[in-house]
Amino acid sequence: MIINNLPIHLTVADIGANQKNTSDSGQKQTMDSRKIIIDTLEESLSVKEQFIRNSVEKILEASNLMAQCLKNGSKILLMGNGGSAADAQHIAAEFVNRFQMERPPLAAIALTTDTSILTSIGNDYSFEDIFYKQTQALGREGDIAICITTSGNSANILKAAHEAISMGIHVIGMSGNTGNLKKIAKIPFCVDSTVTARIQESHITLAHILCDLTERILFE
Ligand SMILES: O=C(CO)[C@@H](O)[C@H](O)[C@H](O)[C@H](O)COP(=O)(O)O
Ligand SMILES: [Zn+2]
Repeated sequence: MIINNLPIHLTVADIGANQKNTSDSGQKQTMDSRKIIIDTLEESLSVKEQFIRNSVEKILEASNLMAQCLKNGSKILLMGNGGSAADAQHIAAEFVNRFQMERPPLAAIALTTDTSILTSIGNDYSFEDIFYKQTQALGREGDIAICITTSGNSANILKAAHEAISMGIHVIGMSGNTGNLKKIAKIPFCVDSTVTARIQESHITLAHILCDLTERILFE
């Protein structure tokens, strides 16, 4: 584990030496950190490039579905945990406000934002139910649920996805290559990596492309 670029097992004396960058360990840390930066960049670029290039047809299918859904007066529900919760909110904002085009607001809602709803369901029922109950309350036939889970197996996402399908809601899945979401989603997007961060980086690029295409289909 690294804090402020320093391994946490270092003593205070080691940290002082590292900051002055005069010790061997300080030099090594600098070398290691430079390698980590470039390795991360290269891995992220390579995972993302392969994912997007392999997903072109599915991206076209998903953006057409999203545009059709919004045109019909239906809406997009989004859900995810941790970083993917942030992605769900980020994507909802692109639709409700705007992405790259001046156009009317579009109906999208992240099921990750209302702490009263999240805590009451989590407290009274279970954390597994936080997206399931909101899907039941807010989802309608013809809506789209964008379900985001890097493991593909978060119980609260799978329970909501199953419920969405039974309600006639189209499920677009964003996951890695593991887990069960890809088996049930109408359009499953699977990033070929086991690293959560790399999968998330590909998901947000995919989401931006979907926003762009959906806007163009509806308003160009
Ligand atoms: O952002 C990160 C890691 O990059 C974490 O917060 C991560 O999202 C959380 O551990 C999530 O709980 C992982 O859940 P999931 O993607 O497997 O559904
Ligand atoms: Zn993260």
